[in-house]
Amino acid sequence: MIEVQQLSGGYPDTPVIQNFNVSLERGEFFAMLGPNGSGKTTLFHLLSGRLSKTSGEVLIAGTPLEKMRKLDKAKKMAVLSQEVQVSFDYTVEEVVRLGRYPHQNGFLKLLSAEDQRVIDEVLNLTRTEQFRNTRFRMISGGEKQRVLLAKALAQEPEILLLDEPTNHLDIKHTFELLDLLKTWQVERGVTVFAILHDLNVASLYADRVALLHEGRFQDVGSVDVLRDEEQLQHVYEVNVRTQPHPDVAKPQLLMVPKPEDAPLEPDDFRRQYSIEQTTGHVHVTFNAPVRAASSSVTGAGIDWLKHFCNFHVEKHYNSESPAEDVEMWMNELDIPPAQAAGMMTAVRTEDAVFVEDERHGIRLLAAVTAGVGNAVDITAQDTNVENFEVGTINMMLFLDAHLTDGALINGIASMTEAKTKALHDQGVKDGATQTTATGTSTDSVLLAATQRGEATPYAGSGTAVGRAIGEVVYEAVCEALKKYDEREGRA
Ligand SMILES: Nc1ncnc2c1ncn2[C@@H]1O[C@H](COP(=O)(O)OP(=O)(O)OP(=O)(O)O)[C@@H](O)[C@H]1O
Repeated sequence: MIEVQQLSGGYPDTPVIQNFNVSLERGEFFAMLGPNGSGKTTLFHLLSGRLSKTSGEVLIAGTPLEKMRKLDKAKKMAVLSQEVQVSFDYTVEEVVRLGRYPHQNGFLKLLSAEDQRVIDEVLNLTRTEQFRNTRFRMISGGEKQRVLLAKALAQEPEILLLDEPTNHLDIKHTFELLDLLKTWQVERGVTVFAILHDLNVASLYADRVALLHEGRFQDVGSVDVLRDEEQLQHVYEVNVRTQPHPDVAKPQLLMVPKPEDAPLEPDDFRRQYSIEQTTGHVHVTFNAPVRAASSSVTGAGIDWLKHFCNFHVEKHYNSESPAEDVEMWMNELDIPPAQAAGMMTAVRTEDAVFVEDERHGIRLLAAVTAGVGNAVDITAQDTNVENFEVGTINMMLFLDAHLTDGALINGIASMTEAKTKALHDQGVKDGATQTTATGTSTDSVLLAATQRGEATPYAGSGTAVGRAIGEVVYEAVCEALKKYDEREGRA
């Protein structure tokens, strides 16, 4: 649909774009990204014909751009640029009507019923209908942007060239406009070429992205281009991290600011937290957020948290909304739920086991409660997970270490292996099958790290961290199981 061959152009003393090649398929959404001054607008103007090239070729559906008649070009291509060019005191509808100009016939260029239908449709789609009779100059920057898009859509073009189309728009209108563009692109096969500054928006909407750097394409490809942290750091000169969007299979970027705080003293891990233990709960509070991965009732997943709670519930506790209950109990204790992970157990919280130690060079704190009334062999076919009794193993482990997300997951696996070994060595059986239990039916696990020092990518048994995790979890679970037996009068 658009073929750019060996294109060069720019300004008299600044060539900017040199020997540029790119090919855009019909119906694709192509986003051009790049830092300030990288040449995006210059390339945009060369493609729209506003700037004359010095050499090379821009072909629109096979025809050289400069050979196209103005009206034919306007039928093929609509341009939404940063400069608002509305010279007269038009109403919004009159501005949008200008978009129909290439389609109007005859000397008088009268508005047909079809023209009016299209105008009404685009006013509706861009949610600018209510300003129809308002003077264009009287509406806000974001509203103007939507009206100018309506004008561009009214052209019913095959190609949309958009320079920062979401400029001035709030989040709601940004996403409404991009959803609208995506629908036009998909349903009508419109080719969209857009300059975007927001890399996360580009990742969500573009089929292909190009990273422009000093007048050249640094990279062109699928949105996976935005997974290359090193390249982004080189082009934008900022510390950037990329991560998957939680709901959509696209990367999203996070900027990393310069560290604010001075590094903590190496020996102060013990001073970083406090422990509260009552008959109702265990509450570990850290002075600063630690990075935690957990399967707890609230605060599950990976997050930065400061509060870690394990609440005691009655043996026959049964609730439709345990997460709401946990948050209510947190609120009663003035613990902000957004900064907390919460577990629950029918085991007495006075029997919680704490281990504060240094293992394999890593300072750590473990907090475990264990009950095995619901002990289950996860590999057994006939186990009875419905048979609820007191029994859950809740494990929290805090490390003075720096674990990547992968290492946190690896560490959770190490914790689970150590727990299962403890159950085996303590002779805990699945009540239904009498085979060795691998856990209970409602266990929770949490692993958190202060993120100080060098990042560790692994936390399996082949690493010092993994071995520290294995040792301390095994000991704490064995100790908690003994306390449970004593409490149940079995010891
Ligand atoms: N009218 C002009 N005359 C001379 N040089 C110009 C002109 N406009 C832009 N330039 C130069 O061309 C280079 C590329 O500018 P361009 O506007 O294409 O960058 P951009 O990627 O669109 O930047 P931004 O993100 O800031 O809009 C810059 O070095 C700029 O100073």
